[in-house]
Amino acid sequence: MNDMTGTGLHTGTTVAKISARGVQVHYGTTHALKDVDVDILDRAVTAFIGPSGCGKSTFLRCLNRMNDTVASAKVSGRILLEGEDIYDARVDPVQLRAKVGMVFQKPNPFPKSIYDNVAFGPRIHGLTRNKGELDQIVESSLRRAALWGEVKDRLDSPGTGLSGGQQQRLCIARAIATSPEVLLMDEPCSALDPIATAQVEELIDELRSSFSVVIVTHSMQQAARVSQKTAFFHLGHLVEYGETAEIFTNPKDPRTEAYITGRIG
Ligand SMILES: Nc1ncnc2c1ncn2[C@@H]1O[C@H](COP(=O)(O)OP(=O)(O)OP(=O)(O)O)[C@@H](O)[C@H]1O
Repeated sequence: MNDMTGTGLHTGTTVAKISARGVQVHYGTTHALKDVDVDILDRAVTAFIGPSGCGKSTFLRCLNRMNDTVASAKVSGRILLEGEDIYDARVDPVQLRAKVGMVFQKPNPFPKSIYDNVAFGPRIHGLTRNKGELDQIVESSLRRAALWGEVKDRLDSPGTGLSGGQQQRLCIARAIATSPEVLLMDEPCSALDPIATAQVEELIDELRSSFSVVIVTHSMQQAARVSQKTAFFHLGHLVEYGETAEIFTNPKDPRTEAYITGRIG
């Protein structure tokens, strides 16, 4: 039984970090997302899966108002982060994105040093009082992103000089440096080789001890490996949402079954 009152939405013994109700997205005349309801749990990985164009990225981008940057996008419905409506006029999207961080498909480090990439968010949000505190955040973020050992002796080198997998871990370090509550990842491994993919997947598993992680993936194997919850989207509908093991072994909806058995995709 759901309870939309208080600071979070209670779902049995667990508390939703994000609660979406009746979310619709139009891009001009394209109705990309249709009446999506979902509760995303804290300290768990949620995977969004589904065929190309089904609305996974659109919904992910609703969760930190990235669709605000798309002129034709119109979002309606409610999305609560710990009970607070993120589309409320009083919410500053820049502050919101510090709380709901994002990692993109293609690693996109800034053309700055490794240190400055990670220090960027804490600096613009004024999270530190002095250089010592900033150094600490940079080090701890790089450690948590499992990159510190590889870069600690070249923090002044450009982030763009790292390998693809290292760049993606740098982007994860940059995203977690502002101590977000939620980390959104849009196909974070699609540009990586299998070794770098395995490293990022391992990292995702570690990050869920501190954050709510939401990942869009085209790989059902990846969803099965990294997530506890899975949401299956089809033609703009959230068709089925539940425990990952349940979705992959005992799907309730024939469309989910058709997708996971490779009959649609
Ligand atoms: N900026 C945009 N302008 C217009 N239409 C868009 C835009 N972004 C997405 N769409 C449309 O919205 C629908 C959902 O797209 P979305 O990218 O969310 O799907 P997806 O499931 O993430 O797809 P993929 O797996 O291919 O990345 C599609 O019909 C797409 O063409």
